[in-house]
Amino acid sequence: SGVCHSVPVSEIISVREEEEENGSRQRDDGSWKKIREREGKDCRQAFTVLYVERCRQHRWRCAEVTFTCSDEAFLLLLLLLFVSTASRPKHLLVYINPYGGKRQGKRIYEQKVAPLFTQAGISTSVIVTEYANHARDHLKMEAELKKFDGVVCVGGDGMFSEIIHGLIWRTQIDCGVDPNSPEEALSPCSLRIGIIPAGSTDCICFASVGTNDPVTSALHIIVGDSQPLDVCSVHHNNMFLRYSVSLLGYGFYGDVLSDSERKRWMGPARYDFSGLKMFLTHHYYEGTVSYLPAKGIIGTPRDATRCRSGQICLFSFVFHPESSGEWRTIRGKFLAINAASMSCACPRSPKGLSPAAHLADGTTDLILVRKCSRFNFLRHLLRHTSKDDQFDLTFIEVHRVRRFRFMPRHCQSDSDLELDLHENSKRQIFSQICKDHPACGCAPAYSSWNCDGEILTHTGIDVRVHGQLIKLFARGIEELPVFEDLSNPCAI
Ligand SMILES: Nc1ncnc2c1ncn2[C@@H]1O[C@H](COP(=O)(O)OP(=O)(O)OP(=O)(O)O)[C@@H](O)[C@H]1O
Ligand SMILES: CCCCCCCCCCCCC/C=C/[C@@H](O)[C@H](CO)NC(C)=O
Ligand SMILES: [Ca+2]
Repeated sequence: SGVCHSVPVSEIISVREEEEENGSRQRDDGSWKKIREREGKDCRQAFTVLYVERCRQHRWRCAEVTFTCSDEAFLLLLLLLFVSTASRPKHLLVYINPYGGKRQGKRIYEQKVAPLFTQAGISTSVIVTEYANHARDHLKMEAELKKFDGVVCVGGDGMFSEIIHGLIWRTQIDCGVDPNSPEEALSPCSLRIGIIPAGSTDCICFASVGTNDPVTSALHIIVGDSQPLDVCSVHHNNMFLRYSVSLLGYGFYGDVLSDSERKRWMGPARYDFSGLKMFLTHHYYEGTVSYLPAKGIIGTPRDATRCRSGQICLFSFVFHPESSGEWRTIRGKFLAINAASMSCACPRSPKGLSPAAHLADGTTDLILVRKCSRFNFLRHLLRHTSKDDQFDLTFIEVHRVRRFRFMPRHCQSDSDLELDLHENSKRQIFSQICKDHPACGCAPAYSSWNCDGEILTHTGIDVRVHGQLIKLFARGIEELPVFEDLSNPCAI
């Protein structure tokens, strides 16, 4: 009575009619499309709107409010909703990894997500995976994609990687593109992907939504958000290896991943354990990095701008398509070589590996950490968790690139001297290293690449960014209001 409340139509989840006769309220079947038949001219319609409410730290929750209006106005609202929700998904294909993160994927989906989908009138086909690569292969070969408006991934970054490998591969085969050729332009995937975070790092969800919260992600899917995403293709000698959307890391992050894979039983804590171990081990690796700088783009990896919803990255890609330029080459000893195609923000590092990287600008930030003391490397690492610039150190350089290559020093040619080295040549390489560094005794010549949390089987790689190849049910990170309402009950 007299209280004013406005809700953007684009953020309405569902509308339910209310019966007010005899003071009692009755639900209809939950579908906002159903129009109540009424007799009489001056009837007023009471209806309850379920809508998105913003909470602290980019989290979204469902809230409801009841309005009354004339029948005509109600009909107009339904019409408006029908028109403005055309981009919302109606049928979704859901894959759940029951073993990701803390093994809560199935419970999270059933308790927090499925009821919201039902309320929003979304139908689903749910597949609980039975083995690694089940979702990838199902998408590649079996899934009837025409029946769906999107794919939902319940799991972590590794599970998301399976989904994009299945979808991208299937799209290229359907469009007649050869995925093994690093020179071919890949065809973009039309189905959007939703991520319900249930993994250990959940970096892709965190960096594209601003939080790793299953309810928030479900609501972004329901309102039909769309966020394009860059994808790197990784090749070795014209042979396709993998796609990457977050981190491609050699040296420190490769070693952390290799070590942590043997400790999966520890759950998410395995990354902390292996991180500390690899920090103490302090291995460096020799090799040559060549890269093609991104020309004509807005922003650099060192500026203060951040990838925010509806800002720079969308139009920077559109107006500055892939440009040719001069390749540059750097030879050296590196503790880490990282390529971040997005910020890689995650709960462990809320600003990420490359805080100014963009989700969809067609570039990746190549971060080179040259050999330095343990103390200096620690300074660099600690700056991921503070306001200080982690690139403002003499042994770090960072370049925004469209393409790069890496060749480890001991590869005599760009042929097959890779992880499957013969013992003999291994010994020669080790003795060479140990002559150079008597103190280390047994430093390995090679690290391995961490590609979105998966280990690559080759060390010599050719990486190319494909701008906006896939789309997420997300909208990028929204600018936070200057003063967040701390009294908001859903802020806890
Ligand atoms: N049913 C299954 N059994 C065993 N492994 C599976 C199954 N389904 C998926 N996987 C694999 O589990 C791996 C890890 O899954 P996921 O990414 O969901 O969790 P995580 O590794 O804990 O999280 P993060 O990747 O965010 O660090 C993935 O590489 C995926 O291929
Ligand atoms: C000694 C203090 C150390 C603090 C170091 C904080 C740096 C954390 C940076 C984490 C970046 C994670 C990038 C995400 C990569 C994902 O693709 C991958 C798969 O989930 N995760 C990992 C851990 O490799
Ligand atoms: Ca990018």
